[in-house]
Amino acid sequence: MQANKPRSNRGARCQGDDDGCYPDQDGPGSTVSLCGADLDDIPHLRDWVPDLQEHENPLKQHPAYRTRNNDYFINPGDVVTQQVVVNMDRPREPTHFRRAGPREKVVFAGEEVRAAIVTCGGLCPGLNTVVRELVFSLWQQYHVHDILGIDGGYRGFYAKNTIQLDPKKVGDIHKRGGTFLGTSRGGHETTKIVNSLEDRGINQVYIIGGDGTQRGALAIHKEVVRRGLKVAVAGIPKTIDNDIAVIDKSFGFDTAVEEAQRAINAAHVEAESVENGLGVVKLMGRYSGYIAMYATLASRDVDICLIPEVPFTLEGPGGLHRYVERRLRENGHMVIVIAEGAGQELMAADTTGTDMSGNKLLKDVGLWLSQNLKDHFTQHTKQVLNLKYIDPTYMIRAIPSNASDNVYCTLLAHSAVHGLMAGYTGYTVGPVNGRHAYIPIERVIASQNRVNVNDRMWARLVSSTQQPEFTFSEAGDDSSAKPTPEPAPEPSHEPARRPPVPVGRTTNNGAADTNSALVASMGGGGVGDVPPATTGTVSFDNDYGAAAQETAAAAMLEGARKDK
Ligand SMILES: Nc1ncnc2c1ncn2[C@@H]1O[C@H](COP(=O)(O)OP(=O)(O)O)[C@@H](O)[C@H]1O
Ligand SMILES: O=P(O)(O)OC[C@H]1O[C@](O)(COP(=O)(O)O)[C@@H](O)[C@@H]1O
Ligand SMILES: [Mg+2]
Repeated sequence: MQANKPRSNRGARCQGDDDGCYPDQDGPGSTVSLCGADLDDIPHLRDWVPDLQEHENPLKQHPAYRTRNNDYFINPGDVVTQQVVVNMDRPREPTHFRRAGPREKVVFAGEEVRAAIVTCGGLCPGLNTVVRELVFSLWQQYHVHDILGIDGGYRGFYAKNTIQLDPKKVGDIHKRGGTFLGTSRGGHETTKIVNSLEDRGINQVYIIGGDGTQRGALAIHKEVVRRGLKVAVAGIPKTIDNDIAVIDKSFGFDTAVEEAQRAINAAHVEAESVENGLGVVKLMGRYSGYIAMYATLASRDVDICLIPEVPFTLEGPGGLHRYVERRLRENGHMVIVIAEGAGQELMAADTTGTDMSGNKLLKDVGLWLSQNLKDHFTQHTKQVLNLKYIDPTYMIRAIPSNASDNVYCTLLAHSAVHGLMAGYTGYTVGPVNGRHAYIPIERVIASQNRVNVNDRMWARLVSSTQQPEFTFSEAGDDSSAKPTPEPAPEPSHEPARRPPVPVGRTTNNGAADTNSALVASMGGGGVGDVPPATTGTVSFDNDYGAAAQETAAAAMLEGARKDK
């Protein structure tokens, strides 16, 4: 069957109140107009499935969800705004996503559904909770009793038997780390996967995984559309690195940061118990240093946090070596947290290849840095160095999710099910400014979240650790004493767009970066439209003006020593 072109309302916009602008009924073939707003819409099965039948949502009869005025259901016109901070002087038309949640009408009857759930990529706390809650939502809310678990990631669609799932089987899996279904990297073969969907009669697919997995989900969705199948595909974003764009935060991240505290605590206890004690802790973070940054901020015991977004140098007056020497002289002990993706360019350039998904394999920067510091102290100083290296990498992701991540996973799973039951497809579900939304998969994979070093969060970290920039200084000035320049404004969750800095050259963390992403800026329009921080025209939160921010940052950076 030839598929119709999927509908897109991206850019759909009404002309104002007078043109009768109001959210349409969400009926077949209709489009939605929004007053002065862009809707980044998602596909619906009705776009290519002719004569799609609608049914009453069975939740209307469900004792737990039935409410007297039916306000449990999402109004078809409800959308979630991406930019919640705007500037009065330069209002912008924000992007919106469809609000996630149950619709009054569904396009699948429970007995008609054969659902499949798959987990792909690396582990993350909460995977089992998502699987459990998908099963419970399908089973209890929508009377779907044919649910297949796909064994071991994408390749399980075509190379393995499926696992029949029911509430009893998954009832307590949320108490365990890992994934009940197994996972893998590589193995995505779109044609084989969609053939398997057709052969097995699967018409709903729930795909849990990171950016690579979401790319795979989009490929499956596109092939489904090409074949004109009544198969709905939802992505549920998973990443321990918290680098998935658009959504507020990924599940398992809080759990991982919490677990990382234990490693940092241990490093600190070890370090302060001996002469010249140095604890080095390596945390995950291939391209983004969120775990390292949040774990450092939460701990307050960390002296240096190194992340992939901030290049550093070892040698010279502004280098890491000098600072470690000085800090040990001053304080007798210290803790360094390093994200696995940091400093990769400093290590020997032997190629380490890629994993089965094509991700570059990283060299062990924690080990390397530890050895490098030991060598430096042996060869160049008279100081002893008691270095303890702690690598909790897999321990922080192989654990069950904590309470708040469990609740978050529940919402994600239920939102995913509500959307597919209503006929929406080709989306990734996730919270945008606290409200769950259906985001086109393309949007989620278009960019990757990175720590924006012009963000106030990074400034908070720098003011907490008191760490300098570790820059190369030809002039021989002791830039290790120089604080990082004043912080720039809060970014959106788009990646930091810092141009690559050559190894060993001076970086300018926190200074003007005209490409930074912003929520809003005085006299500037937003992403890619930001005045340099040094002009002082940036805006901060209402309660914390630019001048106050600058003064506070300067005071923090110059004055106070950390209370350890
Ligand atoms: N560009 C892509 N297109 C289709 N599938 C992909 C793509 N990138 C990765 N995948 C598949 O997604 C799965 C997980 O990807 P991976 O990068 O290992 O983890 P993550 O999803 O956590 O980023 C693998 O099975 C891989 O083959
Ligand atoms: O050893 P593995 O399983 O390949 O995983 C290691 C990599 O996966 C990551 O955890 C990223 O995984 P996510 O897909 O969860 O973001 C990186 O931090 C790390 O480099
Ligand atoms: Mg990935």
